[in-house]
Amino acid sequence: MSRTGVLVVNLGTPDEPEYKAVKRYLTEFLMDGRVIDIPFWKRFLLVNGIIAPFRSRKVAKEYKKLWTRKGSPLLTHGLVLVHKLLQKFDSSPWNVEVELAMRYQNPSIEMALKRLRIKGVDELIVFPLFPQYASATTGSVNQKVMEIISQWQVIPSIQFLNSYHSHPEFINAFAAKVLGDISQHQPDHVLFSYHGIPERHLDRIRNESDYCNSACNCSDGEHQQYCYRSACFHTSKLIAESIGLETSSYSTSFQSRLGKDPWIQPYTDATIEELARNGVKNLLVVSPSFVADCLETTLEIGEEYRDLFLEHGGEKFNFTESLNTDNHWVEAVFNIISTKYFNTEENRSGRIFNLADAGNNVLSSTGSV
Ligand SMILES: C=CC1=C(C)c2cc3[nH]c(cc4nc(cc5[nH]c(cc1n2)c(C)c5CCC(=O)O)C(CCC(=O)O)=C4C)c(C)c3C=C
Ligand SMILES: [Fe+2]
Ligand SMILES: [Fe+2]
Repeated sequence: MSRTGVLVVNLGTPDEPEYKAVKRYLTEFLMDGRVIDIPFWKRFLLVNGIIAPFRSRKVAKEYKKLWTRKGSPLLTHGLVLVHKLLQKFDSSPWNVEVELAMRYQNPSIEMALKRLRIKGVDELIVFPLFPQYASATTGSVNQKVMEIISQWQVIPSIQFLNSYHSHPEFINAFAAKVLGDISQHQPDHVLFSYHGIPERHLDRIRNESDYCNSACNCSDGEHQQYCYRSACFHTSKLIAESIGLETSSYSTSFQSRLGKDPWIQPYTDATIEELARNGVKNLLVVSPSFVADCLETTLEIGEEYRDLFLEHGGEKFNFTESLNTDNHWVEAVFNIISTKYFNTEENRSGRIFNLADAGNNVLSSTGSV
């Protein structure tokens, strides 16, 4: 029986909440051409000359606030998630190993892949902890995995799970959390706030292919999984529908803007001000682009946006905790993987259909589920 490796990947985090480690992290992250997509020399000067030296001090302070005895929440949540997933696969009929990796810093994708190789894995599933596809996140993870594996003698069969923004397991896991918070806090309005990307990144996918074509108005997303904006709107719609939230009772917006270029809109800060001005007193914010709480949720939403809402006349502000290590989420990840890759007619034996066996290119992308 073949052995399958599941590589669970999140974005990254510094090794410690100190200036040097944060600078190392930000430099590696922002020097990625899929994140800051400008010519190399310009990116080099911008990142090494301005962003990393100046931003790292402020960001190190923020990480200090967030850090727990066990380390960065993004990392510790990831490790527990992987541990729980392993337990589930251990009691399944399939022969599966699971490893956590971070796209930037540690545990690195290279080390995690090596560990899977040592464990004798001959088939690989890449599971990004990003429900909506973006070139800057899932695209970058996929590229890194391909770069590393292209150096190996034996190239395993690889399945990239590019997005699960509309998968019922993901939607149900988030919807359950939102429903719990709605019952508890009785908000007037729910704001789904996603991490943004520069508008230019959408232009690039429009130029590349039909992924965000004239039929995609970038805000309903039914068939546009590679249009990040569309996919985010679609996630909001599906969560709202599954808990019976009326269209007028929720909005979608984009946060975490960096730099002066236009990012996809509406912006979360402007939306919060507008909601407060329009008389919303009790707001619940949900962030389904993150499956684990981190700087961008706990501090940006939980502190910055809270203050902003209260300053503009809001009275009650709550934030729905992310899926983190909830058993419901562990179950969802297990089900997403096993129904797609193991529980199919041809794979009843627990074997992924091996494209190499079929004489095709071994690096296959399976798209969204
Ligand atoms: C959820 C998906 C994410 C997308 C899309 C994304 C795009 C993106 N991010 C930056 C710049 C920064 N992001 C930072 C942190 C950060 N971003 C995500 C997720 C997405 N980013 C996560 C999970 C985190 C980690 C937070 C943690 O707690 O460790 C940062 C670092 C923090 C800071 O300086 O504010 C930066 C910088 C860009 C430019 C971008 C799209 C091109
Ligand atoms: Fe980010
Ligand atoms: Fe689009």
